[in-house]
Amino acid sequence: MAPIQYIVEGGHRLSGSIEPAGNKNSALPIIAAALLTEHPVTLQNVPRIRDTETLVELVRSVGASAEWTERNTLHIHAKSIRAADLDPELCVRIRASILLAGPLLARCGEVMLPPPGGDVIGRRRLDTHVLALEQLGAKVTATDRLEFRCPKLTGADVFLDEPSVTATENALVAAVAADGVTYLRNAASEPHVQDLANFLVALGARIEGVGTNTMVIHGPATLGSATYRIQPDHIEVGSLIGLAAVTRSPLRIVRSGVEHLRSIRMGFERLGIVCRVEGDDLIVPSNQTLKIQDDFGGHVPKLEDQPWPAFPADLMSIAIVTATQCEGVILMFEKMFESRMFFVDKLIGMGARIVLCDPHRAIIAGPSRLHGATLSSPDIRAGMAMLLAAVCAEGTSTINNADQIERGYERIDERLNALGAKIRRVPERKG
Ligand SMILES: CC(=O)N[C@H]1[C@@H](OP(=O)(O)OP(=O)(O)OC[C@H]2O[C@@H](n3ccc(=O)[nH]c3=O)[C@H](O)[C@@H]2O)O[C@H](CO)[C@@H](O)[C@@H]1O
Ligand SMILES: C=C(OP(=O)(O)O)C(=O)O
Repeated sequence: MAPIQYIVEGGHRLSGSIEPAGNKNSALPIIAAALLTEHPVTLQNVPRIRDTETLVELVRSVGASAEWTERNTLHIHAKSIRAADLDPELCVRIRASILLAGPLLARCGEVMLPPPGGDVIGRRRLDTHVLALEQLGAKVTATDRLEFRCPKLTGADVFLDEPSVTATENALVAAVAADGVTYLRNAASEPHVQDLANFLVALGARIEGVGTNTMVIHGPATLGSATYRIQPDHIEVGSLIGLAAVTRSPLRIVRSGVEHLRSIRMGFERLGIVCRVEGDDLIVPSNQTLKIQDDFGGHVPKLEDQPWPAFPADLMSIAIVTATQCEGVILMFEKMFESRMFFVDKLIGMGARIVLCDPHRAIIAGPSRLHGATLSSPDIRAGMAMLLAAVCAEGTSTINNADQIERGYERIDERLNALGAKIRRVPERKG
């Protein structure tokens, strides 16, 4: 398939209502966890993006049936499955292929996983996955692939060496099938981890402490079938807040899942962007001050990411672009990934005033007028951040490798064009 290019005519105001897609990072572990039950599962509000399509192919490759019955409804039936060698080419396309470890180990007693892929945003360790599954009784061998074997998973008091999102998800799924009680401590608690836990409960699992950093799982569960709706994507909501702010546009983000937006709203408030809640809708008015809030005493403020419930790492790139349009100075501190900030070079090329202090910290002095440029999307979120920059810049920008954006955002060109953006999606031209 030819790579995709976005040609963006900047400088247009947007307005209207938009609904966020289902959470990509919920859909992926939930699709994988559907392999845990022999009974049929119906998933609604599944984002139809490259990552979910790839995982669906992987799920089919182990013998489950997986059919899209509507655009965003996926029916999975894993009546009988095999932990066959998974296709390395499919696994390397997505980080989420590692999420097959827990369910396949539980159902088949073994799994051989080629290395996962995903965004290249720094070293992405798998140690926490291995350590957690070992504590539940798995024997793990690492060669050019990871081999997990365990005829019988056993509940244990597991302490994760860091609150890794996907490792928590693998351990949670394995613990549901394990014999006895599992304590999962130092667990991640992101909205997508909660979504997965709620799906497992809908299948019949018993899990306490959902949304906290200690979950208690009473296994083994007798699992049935379920129809489950994926929650809205809080990262997409944050991206839309940034988009409204940089284009000074009024947006209503409908069915936005406001219960999970607190730290995100606080982060944007530091940039002088205040949203209003109406029911489950989030309103971003156009008359924002866009004035960065200094710390007490006039000191330079800082916005940093941390595991949930703090400001999410996946919104740092969006926050950086947004800050270029705000008045004042702010330090952006990306604590979790080593290579996520390098894309700021491209923003500097568009006219942004940014000093990249080191791989984790950047100082942004705004506002600056951005002008169109030729860009290339290195990862999902930097790509989306570049799209925001292009939509608010003067002139036309070209974003190559827009496939990366489409790994995470469904039909984003069509949906933003419906609000008044001017984005053309075309096959990438060489040269
Ligand atoms: C498919 C999926 O769900 N991907 C998400 C998942 O990836 P993933 O599960 O791969 O990310 P992890 O939570 O394992 O870790 C992310 C990075 O943060 C570091 N780290 C983690 C915890 C901590 O307390 N301190 C720390 O520095 C890790 O070493 C790693 O470099 O979670 C990430 C962090 O929210 C998100 O960016 C990804 O979008
Ligand atoms: C980093 C991300 O995804 P993945 O972990 O799937 O690469 C992301 O969603 O921003």
